[in-house]
Order: sequence, then structure tokens, then C-alpha cells
Amino acid sequence: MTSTAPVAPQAVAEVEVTVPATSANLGAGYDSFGIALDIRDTVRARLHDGPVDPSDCVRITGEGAGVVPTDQDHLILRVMREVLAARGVETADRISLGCDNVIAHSRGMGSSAAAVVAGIAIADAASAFAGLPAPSPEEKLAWATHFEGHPDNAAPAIFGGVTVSYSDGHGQARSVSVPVAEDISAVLIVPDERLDTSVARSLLPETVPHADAAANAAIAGLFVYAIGHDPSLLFDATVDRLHQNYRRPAMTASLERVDALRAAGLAAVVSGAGPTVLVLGSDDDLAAQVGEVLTGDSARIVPAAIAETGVEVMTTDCRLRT
Ligand SMILES: Nc1ncnc2c1ncn2[C@@H]1O[C@H](COP(=O)(O)OP(=O)(O)O)[C@@H](O)[C@H]1O
Ligand SMILES: N[C@@H](CCOP(=O)(O)O)C(=O)O
Repeated sequence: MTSTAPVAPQAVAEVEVTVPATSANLGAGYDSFGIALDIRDTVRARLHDGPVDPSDCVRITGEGAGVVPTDQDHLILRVMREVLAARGVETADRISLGCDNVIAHSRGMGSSAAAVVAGIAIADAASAFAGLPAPSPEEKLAWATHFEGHPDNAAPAIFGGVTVSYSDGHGQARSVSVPVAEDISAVLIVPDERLDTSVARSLLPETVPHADAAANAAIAGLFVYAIGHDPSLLFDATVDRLHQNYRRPAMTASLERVDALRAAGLAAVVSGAGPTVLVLGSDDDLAAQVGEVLTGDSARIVPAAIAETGVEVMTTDCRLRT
């Protein structure tokens, strides 16, 4: 009897997805405000004509290589599988991934939201390939919020720019994009230390003083005006009384950086759940000003433009290639 070698599954479609890093909260907008930054992860998904090896279907370069799973447990694949299953699309076991990761993990730069949004985008592309209509922006945000637990990173990762997210009267996550003045840019101060978002969330109290809630509401309103129309107000518009100080014990060095930068008049906040610090401003030499305040600090200083677009997707039908 002659034995034949197994035929490797062939790619029938390729989807290239890029997703921006995001910084959430922006001071007073806890679980609501978010900004997309021009630091992008790239994911190349391949849809094959048969099942791929479930124990080895993800290639990773950069952040997370050798750390995050390369089997079906990979976050992007878990997200994609659940979305496709809900739509009755049965091709999830035929998808492999190549990930070029740039966004630092567990630093408050929205890496998990970027992975979740990539997984949803790949599921959308596979659904389109199966003949289903494109989902609405609201459906994408609802899925991302389902996985993330809060919409503030997911919204700018999907829509770009600066977003204000909220829950509508039916408990559905919604988001609006707000204007951003042309000259605003960001600087990230990224330490080596990591902090899981879930740990940072566990440090927050169940209730806060009414005066703190009232102060944050006022500052949040001011922030929307400052970022869109008057960057000179950003310093006043980035004060927080709901989350940053409660998390201080888990990232003392980061809060010291925020204190030092604010003492120098810079609009510094904890980025997301930390420990990265974000500075917003309109001065051309913003990164140099940050560097001067933090002389001798080992954390990386990373200037970042605001990303006007969120997730970007390019699909190629390999069957049409000659
Ligand atoms: N590109 C990715 N691929 C796979 N898993 C990822 C990716 N990005 C993030 N994750 C998972 O999410 C975790 C970080 O999530 P989280 O604690 O919310 O921090 P972050 O602020 O970076 O989103 C990582 O430790 C990893 O398990
Ligand atoms: N509102 C969330 C934001 C978490 O952002 P991440 O980038 O740290 O995941 C929070 O503050 O917990």
C-alpha cells in the first residue's frame, strides 16, 4: 500500500489588521475617555481551506513573543471564535495568525483592547467571506466591551481619535468621537514594571465622596472643551479624584512621575490602569520638557501622535490570485 503525505491546508483569504494603542481615562474620564495613539500592532490572519494545527497556529514577533499562547488559547483567537460561533460561522478552526506586536503589555496602553478589536475585525472578515453582512459600529463596540469589561480603550481602538464612551438607557455601550485640536500630541512614559488591569481595578473603592464625584464631573466636561478647542486648559482639565490615588500603592513610581510632571505644569495623568504615564500638550518640545523633568529616570519616553483612525483592515481573496 502506498502512503500519501498529508496535504497542508491552503490559504483562501488573508486579512491584515492594524490596531492602535490606546490610553484610557485621560484623568477625570474613568472608564469613559480614551485616545488612540499612532503605535500599532499588526495581525495577519489566514483563512485556510481546512483545519490548522490547533496547538500551533499563532506566530508572534515583538511584545508577548514566548509569553502569550501560540495555540487556540491566544486572546485574538478566543475572541474571534466566540464572535464567529454567535453568528453560526464555522470556519474558526481554519484560521492561523501572524502577530507583529509593538504595544507594550500590561502597561496601560490598551494592548488587550487592541487584541480584542483585532479578533473582532478578523471575525468580521471571516463572516463577510461566509456571505454575512458587515456588523454595525455599535455591534463592534458591544462585542469589544463584552470582552474588555469597559469601553474606554475599545472605542478609540475601533474609531480612532478621542472618544467619550457611556452606557445608554438599556445598558449598551455607546461612544462619540470628539474634536481634537490640531496641534495636540502625546508623550508616554513607559516603565519596565507591569501591572495587570484587573489588579489595578481591584484597588478601587466601592463608593467615593460626593465632592470627588462632583469635581470629576466638572473636570471631565472641561477636558472635552480643552482637547478640542483650548489646549492651554489641558492642565486644569486632567485632574482626577476617582482612581489615580487609590492605585498609588501599586505604582508609586508612576504617581511620583505624575506629581513631578504636574509640578512642572505639564498635563500628566496615569495612562489607563497604569503604570505608564501620559502627558498631553501642544508644545513642539513636549517630549524634551518631559525628559528634563524626569532626568535620570529609567522609564522610556515615547512621543506619540494621535491616531485619527482606529482599526484598519485589508482583505485579500487568495483564490483570485493568478
Ligand atoms: N497582542 C496580544 N496577543 C495576545 N494576548 C494579548 C495581547 N495583548 C494583550 N494580551 C493579553 O492581555 C494582557 C494585558 O492586558 P491588561 O492587563 O488589560 O493590560 P493592557 O493595559 O496592556 O491592556 C497580556 O498579559 C496578555 O495576556
Ligand atoms: N478604565 C480602565 C482602563 C484600563 O486601561 P488599560 O490600558 O490599563 O487596560 C481602568 O482604569 O481600569
